[in-house]
Amino acid sequence: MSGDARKTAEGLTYLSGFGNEHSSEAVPGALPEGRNSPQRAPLGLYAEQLSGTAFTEPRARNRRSWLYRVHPSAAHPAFTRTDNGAIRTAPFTESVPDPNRLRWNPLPEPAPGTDFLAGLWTLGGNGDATQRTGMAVHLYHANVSMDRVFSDADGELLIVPERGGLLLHTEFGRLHVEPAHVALIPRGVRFRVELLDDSARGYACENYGAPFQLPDLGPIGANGLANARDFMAPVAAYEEVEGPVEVVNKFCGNLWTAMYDHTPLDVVAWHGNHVPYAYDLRRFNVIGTISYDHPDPSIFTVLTSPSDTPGLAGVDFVVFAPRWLVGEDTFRPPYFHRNVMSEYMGLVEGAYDAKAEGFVPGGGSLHNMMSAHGPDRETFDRASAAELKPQKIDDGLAFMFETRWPVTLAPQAADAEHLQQRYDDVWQGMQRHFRAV
Ligand SMILES: O=C(O)Cc1cc(O)ccc1O
Ligand SMILES: [Fe+2]
Repeated sequence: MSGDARKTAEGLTYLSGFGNEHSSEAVPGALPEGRNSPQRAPLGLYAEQLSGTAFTEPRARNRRSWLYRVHPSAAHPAFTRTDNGAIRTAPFTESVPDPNRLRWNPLPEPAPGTDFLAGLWTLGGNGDATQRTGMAVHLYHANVSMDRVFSDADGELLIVPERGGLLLHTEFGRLHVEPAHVALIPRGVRFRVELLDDSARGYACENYGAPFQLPDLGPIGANGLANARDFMAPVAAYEEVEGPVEVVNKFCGNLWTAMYDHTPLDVVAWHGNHVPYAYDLRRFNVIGTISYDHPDPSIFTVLTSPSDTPGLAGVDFVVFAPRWLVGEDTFRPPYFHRNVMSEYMGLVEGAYDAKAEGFVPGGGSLHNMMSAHGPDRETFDRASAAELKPQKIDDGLAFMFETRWPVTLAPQAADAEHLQQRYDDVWQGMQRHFRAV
């Protein structure tokens, strides 16, 4: 093991740092020295490169890892199609893109025996997975641990737990995430999800585009927002299962299954920068105004997936973390706005400062391209009259997946019973205050 290794409260050891060239070995001597692919890899292991970017992408963007494993990944039988469950993939063509403001209550209880994969339910998305552009918004609600292994060739998965802890057993080792943490599983990395509580609920952003990276900081300086050292990569940990293991692969929108005669979570050592992470959102260094006005929420960007146009994200992951509001002569909650970017918001706990009620933990809202939104009537009235003393906002944790393309719904989201029918009403009855003189 190398790098800045730390033991967490949960007893797992992590490697700290985002984008680092990490390395880790579960058995001393498993990692070859001085070369990636010796004639015979140490300890009789098989060497394998896993590429998350093209070989030729610029060094600063290049992502790949070398894995040293008990069985080569290539040793598997043919995949056959299996039921996609409630997972849908871009292009989303089955429903008409909807300009309305939309809001959902949490997903209903799943049937007994629903694992993370079976509990994944797609709300919608954009782009085209086969073109590696765009994103999908998913929610999950599960009540049993996976005894199968999953990998997503279509994109990386940013998992945002809202209820219930998860132990993610990945090819690179184990990650423990609780609500208010996130996990980032890179494209193609195999993992299974163990539930640490009776059930687990949350959100997942599937990013078909360029891997998430930390945003540039510009004039903020060298530190701030999500600090690189707070991203935790696992240390190598391998499983010993020589027996049938179901491996499910999401490829171009469909689930494919194969029964392996061993677990693919058999990596004894690895090095590289295409690695999973856990990140505690409470570590986010929130920056905001200390004078006046409400800054744009780009200042809350945790991770961004750049598109081909500089400054224009395929998807940004944004967090509304506890912070002080001190703006003078300022309407402090989110302003009224219409945005070329499309905004999906979720709530991990508590309340959100633009919505007095109706936006609940586990629920979500979609404000598509150019749709008018902002504080609800109650919030507007309250904030317009509030005494502007310093105020701590520490009663909630909301987040946003903000994307350059409109989000088209999967039909199951458009027709869902848990879609709220009267969301528009939160902006009804706004008083006319205008006086020309
Ligand atoms: O719509 C929202 O609640 C998200 C949001 C928050 C904010 O502080 C400013 C703009 C914005 O879109
Ligand atoms: Fe918004």
